[in-house]
Amino acid sequence: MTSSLRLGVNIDHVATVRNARGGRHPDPVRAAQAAVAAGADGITAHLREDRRHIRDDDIARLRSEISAPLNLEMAATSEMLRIALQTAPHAVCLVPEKREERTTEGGLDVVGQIEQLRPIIGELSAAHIRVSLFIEPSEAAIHAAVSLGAPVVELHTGTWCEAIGGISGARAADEFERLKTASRLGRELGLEIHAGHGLDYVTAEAISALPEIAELNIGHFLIGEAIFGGMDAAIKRMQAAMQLGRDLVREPA
Ligand SMILES: CC(=O)[C@@H](O)[C@H](O)COP(=O)(O)O
Ligand SMILES: NCC(=O)COP(=O)(O)O
Repeated sequence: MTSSLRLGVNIDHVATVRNARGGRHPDPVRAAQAAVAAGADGITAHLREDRRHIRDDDIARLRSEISAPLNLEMAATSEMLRIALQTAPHAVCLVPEKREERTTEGGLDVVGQIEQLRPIIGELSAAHIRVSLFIEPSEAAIHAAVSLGAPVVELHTGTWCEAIGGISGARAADEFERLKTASRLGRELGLEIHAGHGLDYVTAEAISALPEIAELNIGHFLIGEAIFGGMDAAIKRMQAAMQLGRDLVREPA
């Protein structure tokens, strides 16, 4: 993989296709194994409260059948905490959920929910599960993550990706500046910085040019690409895009 930049492949939407017919095909675990064989550094799966795609059995099988680290995305609830402690994945990423949302719409309200989050983070950390907080790229969220003792944050890139696709270049530039500022501040304060949501080949290359970012989690676009050209080709092309971006990083003199 690229120099100190990992690719986590989110296989949620293989389960979306599977659930369309209520059967077992396509199997998200088989997709995860193919992603790892293609060079993915980890697998991410979002066990939503409504189980619209990934289901409990998928998480159990991913935990036992894949060789790469499993990053379980989940809401900060007692039900999900119980499942995480029972499953013991490599990592948990706490994400916000609204039942009516089509997909994740933003970062966790780490500032407003700091007291609700603290005990959940404590229990996960005590179980030696690496905790990541899915947050907006804001200075306030970075400081809240540090005060909560989470070692990792994943910066929400969805707003920037949408802006890139829009007509306002200025909004996209502003959003990228937020990501740049948040990643620099987070690294200065000792956090490991990840990024994800809505990334494609173009935006993955661009975000990889931020040297503080250690991991990208990419799902929907990659699974879509795999439909046309296969998982191996999609992942190899994504890794090439990430490497192009990372090569722009000028090593400190
Ligand atoms: C947290 C995040 O950005 C993604 O993992 C996203 O949640 C994928 O799951 P959905 O497509 O169900 O939102
Ligand atoms: N946390 C981001 C993730 O896992 C994948 O998001 P997306 O690429 O499916 O939008």
